[in-house]
Amino acid sequence: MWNIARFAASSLRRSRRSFSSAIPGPCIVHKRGADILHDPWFNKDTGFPLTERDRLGLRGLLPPRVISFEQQYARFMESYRSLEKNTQCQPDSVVSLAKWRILNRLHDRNETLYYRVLIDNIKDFAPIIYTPTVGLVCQNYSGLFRRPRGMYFSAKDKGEMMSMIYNWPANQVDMIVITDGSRILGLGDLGVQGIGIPIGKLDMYVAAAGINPQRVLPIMIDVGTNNQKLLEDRLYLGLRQPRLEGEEYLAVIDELMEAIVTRWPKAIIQFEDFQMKWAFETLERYRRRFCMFNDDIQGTAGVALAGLLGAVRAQGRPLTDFVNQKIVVVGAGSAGLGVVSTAVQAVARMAGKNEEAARNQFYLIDKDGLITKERKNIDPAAAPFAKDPANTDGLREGATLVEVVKKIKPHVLLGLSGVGGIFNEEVLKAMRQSDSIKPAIFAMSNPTMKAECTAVDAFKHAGENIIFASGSPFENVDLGNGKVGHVNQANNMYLFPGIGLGALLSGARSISDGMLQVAAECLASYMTDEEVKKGILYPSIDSIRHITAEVGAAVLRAAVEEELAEGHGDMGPKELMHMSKEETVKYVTTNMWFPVYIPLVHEK
Ligand SMILES: NC(=O)c1ccc[n+]([C@@H]2O[C@H](COP(=O)([O-])OP(=O)(O)OC[C@H]3O[C@@H](n4cnc5c(N)ncnc54)[C@H](O)[C@@H]3O)[C@@H](O)[C@H]2O)c1
Ligand SMILES: O=C(O)C[C@H](O)C(=O)O
Ligand SMILES: [Mg+2]
Repeated sequence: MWNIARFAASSLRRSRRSFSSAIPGPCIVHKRGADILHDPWFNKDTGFPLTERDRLGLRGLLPPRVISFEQQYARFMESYRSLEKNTQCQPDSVVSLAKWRILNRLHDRNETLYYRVLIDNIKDFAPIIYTPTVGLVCQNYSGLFRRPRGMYFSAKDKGEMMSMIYNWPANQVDMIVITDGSRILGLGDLGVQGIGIPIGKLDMYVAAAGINPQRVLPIMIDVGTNNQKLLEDRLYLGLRQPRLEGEEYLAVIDELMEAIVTRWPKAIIQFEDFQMKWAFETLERYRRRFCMFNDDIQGTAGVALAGLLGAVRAQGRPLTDFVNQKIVVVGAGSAGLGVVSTAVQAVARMAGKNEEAARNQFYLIDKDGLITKERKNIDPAAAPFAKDPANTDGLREGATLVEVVKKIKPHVLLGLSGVGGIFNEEVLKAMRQSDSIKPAIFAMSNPTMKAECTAVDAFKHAGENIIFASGSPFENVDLGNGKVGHVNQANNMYLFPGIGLGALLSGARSISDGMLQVAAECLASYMTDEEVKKGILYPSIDSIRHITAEVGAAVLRAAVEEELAEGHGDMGPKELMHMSKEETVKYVTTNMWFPVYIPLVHEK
């Protein structure tokens, strides 16, 4: 049964944290009757009060009894819990997809209720609407497809995008996440089916950053796929052609970017899950012209840096000791290279060294092993981090992961390889010889089956004193005798919502390195020493709105300081500049949307 007292108490807790803003004024709608019921932005289902039913021409279109928001919420949660109960014996993938379906149906029908259940139950629902289940949804998207969500542009739309963009029904768009589907999590090229990722990321924007769901836009730019299985799948919904390459590819993305900023010049654009070559190239091409960032390169780097600094604190050492940590990064793609270059910059800043000297403590491994300057055809993006053979303790070019770990005895082993289980028993056991009293193991690849190791294996083989983090969630590990191995989720979800929110509310012209750096520092300093000593490096996902507000405020202040802020709404750059730190956090939190039913008023 629904417990009103519990509901009231949880709302109160939220309002104390100033997440529930006062009930906003009425909302003007330009439709009536059945059109309202079929519009998830405005639909309240049986929750329309009688006066509103009269005003909007809904009388007779709904059963007579008015059901309160709390009752609707309880009803949904009851069906969700009974689905959980009834599917207990079924395979994980079947259960996860069933849970995704029930949430997706609500999303399609009534967004206010959907986001309220999502925000209140984020710990349970994030693994469904975000990683890992979103990966499974993308893999099965063409079969699961019922209704479109977001916009789909394709190589066939060349020359049309500027007019197509006006087909989107919302006049204001604040946040856009765009993918070309070429590297979906660690699942490879999923073509048009990758649209699930922008949808999941934007759900996190609504839940964590309080972006109004009427102002978010997931975009798929379909330039073809090189996934032969999809090309041969009769249900596949994307273009049946190989991916565009070179100038042809860039011309399509250029056209889309121009179309977006022509209609919504102030929208923040997040690039997500582009294969490495285009991830770096598009970031360089657009980051000074548009207010955009690449989450896999830049968001991940900040989250990893916060974790690396946490690992130093967990050893009871001063932060400055970061400059002495030996760090092995496995995976030299968009994420791994983003992490290494950001961490190198941090070491250089802290130690007052140049970047070349700061690179010494990092060891980068890709599918061909340790990357050294002897590597033939080295990727230009990885070249600066290639080891000088004179400086590898005798390790040869292409040395294997286990060879590197045995020889270097790193403080941190961090995986962004997309290869499940690559931190095998031998590698994990070798981490027992680490020079750290609390070796850190970050298995950051997604989804769960691509994690470099499981949490259980990490604690079992590398020892109980390790610090563990994974990109997708794992349960904490029972170590026996009442001891628990804490599992952190090192996922860019702790930063991208705050980066986007801070950029939006400052009206930033572009997203600078300085803005990204303060975001990482804010996350790094969020946990207390006591928590960090227990191996807790990141906040619980239950506090994601809180950390996002803090990160958002830090990013906003950095934009102001760097004179990139042009203001947002009534708040001009001067007003932003005069806000104290506390006032900025308050400004950010009061601008977060919170799902409550608001009165609807019809206007022609
Ligand atoms: N936790 C997070 O927040 C987060 C953020 C971004 C990416 N990721 C995950 O990181 C993974 C990689 O993403 P990416 O964008 O860098 O991909 P990518 O394809 O650009 O790079 C993958 C890298 O892994 C290397 N690799 C492949 N097989 C290997 C092996 N056997 N041994 C060592 N290295 C190997 C490749 O050579 C390449 O350098 C994905 O699984 C993605 O889901 C996680
Ligand atoms: O999507 C995620 O969960 C994190 C990251 O952006 C990824 O590509 O794996
Ligand atoms: Mg990603």
